[in-house]
Amino acid sequence: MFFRSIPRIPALFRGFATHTSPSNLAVLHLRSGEQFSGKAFGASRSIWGETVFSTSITSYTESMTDPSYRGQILVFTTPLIGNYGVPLNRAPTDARDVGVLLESKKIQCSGIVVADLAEKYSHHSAVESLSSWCLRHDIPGITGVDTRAITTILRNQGTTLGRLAVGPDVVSRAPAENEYWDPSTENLVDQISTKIPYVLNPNGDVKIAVLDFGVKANILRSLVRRDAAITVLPWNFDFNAVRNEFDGLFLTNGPGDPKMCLEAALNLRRTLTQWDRPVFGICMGHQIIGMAAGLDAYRMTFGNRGHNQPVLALASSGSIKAGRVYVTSQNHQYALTLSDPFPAGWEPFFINCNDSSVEGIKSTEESGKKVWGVQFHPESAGGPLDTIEMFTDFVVECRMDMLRRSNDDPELVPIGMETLSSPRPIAVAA
Ligand SMILES: NC(=O)CC[C@H](N)C(=O)O
Repeated sequence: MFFRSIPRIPALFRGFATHTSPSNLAVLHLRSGEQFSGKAFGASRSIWGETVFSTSITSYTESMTDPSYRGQILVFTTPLIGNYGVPLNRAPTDARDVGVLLESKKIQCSGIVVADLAEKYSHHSAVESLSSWCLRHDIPGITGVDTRAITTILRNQGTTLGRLAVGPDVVSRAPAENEYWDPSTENLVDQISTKIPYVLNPNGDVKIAVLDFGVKANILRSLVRRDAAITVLPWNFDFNAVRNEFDGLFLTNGPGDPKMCLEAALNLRRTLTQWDRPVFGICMGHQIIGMAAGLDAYRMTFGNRGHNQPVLALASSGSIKAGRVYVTSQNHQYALTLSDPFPAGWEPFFINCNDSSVEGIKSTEESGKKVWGVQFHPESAGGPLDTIEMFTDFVVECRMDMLRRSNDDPELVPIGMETLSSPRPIAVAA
């Protein structure tokens, strides 16, 4: 009797009918034809994106606000996501304030995919749940799907374009192959980079220019904490016009294909041939340095995203010791091509222990330059702090270089590494 009164449930909705209504159903479509049905949360809006997976266990708040995830549908391989909620994304206001507690002002990925969304959360700094945060930021999510199956597909066939269909769109047909939006065809960096230069910690003792390809806030914090005065410039700003006003140049992380930023690589090529002060780049910044040095960049099959990527140091420099393995935080789809020989004046710095991809390059001792690029994220947020001292290495080099240039200025007193307030490297849970 009772069973006869239940309407027939379309195949797509089976398994969810007991605790969802069609309005909170979601389907993740992959361009390769697979589809996964689950329960919607967050914004009730359908989106397109590039489906990628991250093996990070914690820090969903940091990953989701990392501008490098722009245009991507982020699949978490860790099943339980949301259990510590979301903090207020506002930094305490002081002279060194970078404006936010997380990695940027808003959620940057297009959507998220989790196996088991925690609606109940518990953390002393949490102010809301993951789903209410997504709703406020107009970002949809899907839960109750087999993220192991999705990850296996993405590992085997590579990062795949996707569609997260929510609400009424759930019942419409799967998108045709040519309907999928491909974020790599757009210059995502141009959408996210600052449009006007700004300064942080103006009274810092060493002046560093930061080319902003979509900077993570913890990069800015890591420089400011080491008392650098930083000027953040748009990604395509020609630093050569102002370079002598600065003691060092930093190139940030950023979303999309590095070849969309060839203009920056060409500007940097001129900087590197005409200017001898320290230069450091992270992720996209490292790829730009590599392209300026004459290396090629390629698209990896599924990239590296997670906080547990081991890299082997091939050379010693500052806090980094050749032969040691460092566990690193990563989020990238592209990498520099390993060439043999390496361009003159350059050498490999790190190599990935899992897939042997290039994880870092540096200028050789003989070149007389001080240039480093790393594919991973020493600033963490989230992830291990194994390589955080690379910021100290860079800022100290900028300071030393400044002092060498001002040898006859008695006002300038060297600041040694021991006076810097950087934390001791501690490996935290990956
Ligand atoms: N985190 C980053 O800077 C990523 C760089 C580049 N967008 C890539 O995917 O490889």
